[in-house]
Amino acid sequence: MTMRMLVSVRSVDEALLAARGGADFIDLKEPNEGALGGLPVATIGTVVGALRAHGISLPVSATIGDLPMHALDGILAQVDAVGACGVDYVKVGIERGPEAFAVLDALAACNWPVVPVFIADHGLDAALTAHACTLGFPGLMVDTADKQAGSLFDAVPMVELRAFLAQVRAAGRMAGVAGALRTAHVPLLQSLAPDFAGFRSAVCVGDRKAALSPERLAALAVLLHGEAVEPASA
Ligand SMILES: O=C[C@H](O)COP(=O)(O)O
Repeated sequence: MTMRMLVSVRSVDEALLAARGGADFIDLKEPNEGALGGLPVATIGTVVGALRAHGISLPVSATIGDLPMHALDGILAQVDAVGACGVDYVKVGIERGPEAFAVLDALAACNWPVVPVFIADHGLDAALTAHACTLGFPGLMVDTADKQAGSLFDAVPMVELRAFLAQVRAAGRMAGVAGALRTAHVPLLQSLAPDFAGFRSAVCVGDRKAALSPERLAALAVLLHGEAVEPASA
């Protein structure tokens, strides 16, 4: 199965660029607010509405923001707020540690399609991801928080990434990876073969907080999908 491309965007214009530039998933976040920085819920609703109004039915995910694991009530409240915006998936960052198990249990019991995003700067906790695989989430993802410290492949050995993917596949769920992935990582990604790979840094010129670059997006789409996508304008 072809690896799908998730592109993180912060506005209607960027979402349209990403959709027309070959993205398979539109991921809503505010890069200025951190690795999983959340957009205001009003903006999330506006972007979802604009995509649908343009006849774009691509799946849309949105993050709830970088909330600590001890803030369970806040996490659940934000999941409710983001889920109510009409997104297909609500992404929640999961920091490894003892509190993460209870957070996963609570997320599995809420009424929204949550995708836990395991923050892997200090490696993956196989017991935690195995637990998540028992809870019925539609997909599981890994990502990194510190985008300056290298890529996911610097943080997590390939053997552990393969084990994560095998865990998730055995549970019949989608597996996604992200973490300052660049075009140079595409061969490694193809070897890993996740269901989807997420990008922001690679599709901006310079910092991931900068604007989305249609040219970089088109170049990445060619590498991932093997076909030319015209750089689009919003
Ligand atoms: O969900 C995917 C992330 O937004 C990817 O961002 P990044 O490529 O800067 O790590």
